[in-house]
Amino acid sequence: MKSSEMKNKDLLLYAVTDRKWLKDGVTLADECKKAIDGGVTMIQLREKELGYDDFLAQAKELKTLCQSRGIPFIVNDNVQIAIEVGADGIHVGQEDMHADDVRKLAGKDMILGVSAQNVEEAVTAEKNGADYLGVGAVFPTSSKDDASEVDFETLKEICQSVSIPVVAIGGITEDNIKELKGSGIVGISVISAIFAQEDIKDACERLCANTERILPADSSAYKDIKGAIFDIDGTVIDSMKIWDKAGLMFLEKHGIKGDDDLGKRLFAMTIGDAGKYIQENFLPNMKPEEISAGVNDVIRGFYINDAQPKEGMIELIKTLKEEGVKLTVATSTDRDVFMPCLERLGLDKYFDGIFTCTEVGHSKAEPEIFNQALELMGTSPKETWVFEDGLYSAKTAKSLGMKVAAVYDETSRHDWDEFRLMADAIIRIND
Ligand SMILES: Cc1ncc(COP(=O)(O)OP(=O)(O)O)c(N)n1
Ligand SMILES: Cc1nc(C(=O)O)sc1CCOP(=O)(O)O
Ligand SMILES: [Mg+2]
Repeated sequence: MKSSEMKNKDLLLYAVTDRKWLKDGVTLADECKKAIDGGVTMIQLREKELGYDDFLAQAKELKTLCQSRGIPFIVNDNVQIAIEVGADGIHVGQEDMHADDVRKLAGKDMILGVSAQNVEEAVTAEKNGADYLGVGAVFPTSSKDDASEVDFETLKEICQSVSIPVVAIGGITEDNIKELKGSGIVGISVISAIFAQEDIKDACERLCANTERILPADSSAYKDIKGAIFDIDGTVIDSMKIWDKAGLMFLEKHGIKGDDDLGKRLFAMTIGDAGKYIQENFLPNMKPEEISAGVNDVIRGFYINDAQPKEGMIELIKTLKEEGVKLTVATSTDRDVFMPCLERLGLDKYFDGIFTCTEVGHSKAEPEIFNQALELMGTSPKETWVFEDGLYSAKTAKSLGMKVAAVYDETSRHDWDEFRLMADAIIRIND
């Protein structure tokens, strides 16, 4: 991977190796495979005890592994070996070769990571060509003897002072990672919370999910963005649950208590079919159309009075607008249902155009709605991002050459593993 191709998402869970944790009869490559299976997005070979030849051999092996699994491979400290094995990147600290010298030697395409402990080092590293920063130690660590602690405020200040992505490192565990929320980091870098664990794949899955949960929906992740197409339900508005519950809430109004299973069954039906089902099973004296209209009223009432934005989305929309990005909506929900909510939240004024599947006459499994949004914005697919919580819609957007920010929603959690891998960025806040 070239440095220009690296996305923030590649830094989400960055594993740094340490063979002192190897279990009997297990190789570093075996452990790295488990880590990649668990969702590690980048690997750095950091083996302070290995001599040149062994380090080189290990680097060749891990380079091949990472390449075959589609994740970047970074070499710690040793620029010569990074170049020799064709690593994707090199990571150097303040005591190592200077970043500008590394850049000269390694060329513009190699990913260059630099350690920084304060704003001055961070700004200088960026000026000298760093592609990302490793900042730590954010917690006490026994994996690096000479690590000095960096407090939360300094970490935050560093993130605000540079335009390159920052990963936190040092003593991070699946529990304390939540303390880094709001710092501005794009990911974490970890040794012992991965390689010292009994079940490495399992540990990585939890670290990934917990890291996704603390990342902001901020605009810095969307490189070269000129246009943005927002889905509404489950993306901008936390409204998916009402579609699940509306049938049950309607029945409750009529004194009938249904269970979760009934809610799920009704959710899978059209409103018309739900009306028929409720009549046949619960309200024989009411017409199906009346029931459907009643269920619809429950949904509309929720949008008018109660529906709330997903965390960070209002701020994201406002920032993109301020940055001059063209904004549109593409949604499967009918205009008269969601517009009262957008208006109540003061969001309607930010969009240059609003497209609904009903009005376009095609679902989001087809390209028409996205093409119409692109045409209105006058942006090309590759400079346009689609913000979506639905995997099938995201696949259509991808097939048109647009970038996708996957927004986590509880309702589509079963698709998340596939969705997060295909997406160019991830938004998963406080699920
Ligand atoms: C991602 C990441 N961040 C920081 C470091 C530390 O690098 P450095 O300061 O050069 O210390 P050593 O790792 O060489 O002991 C890192 N390796 N990776
Ligand atoms: C390699 C490294 N660099 C650090 C820094 O502060 O720059 S802390 C560190 C060790 C990280 O290991 P663990 O996740 O086990 O604490
Ligand atoms: Mg170093």
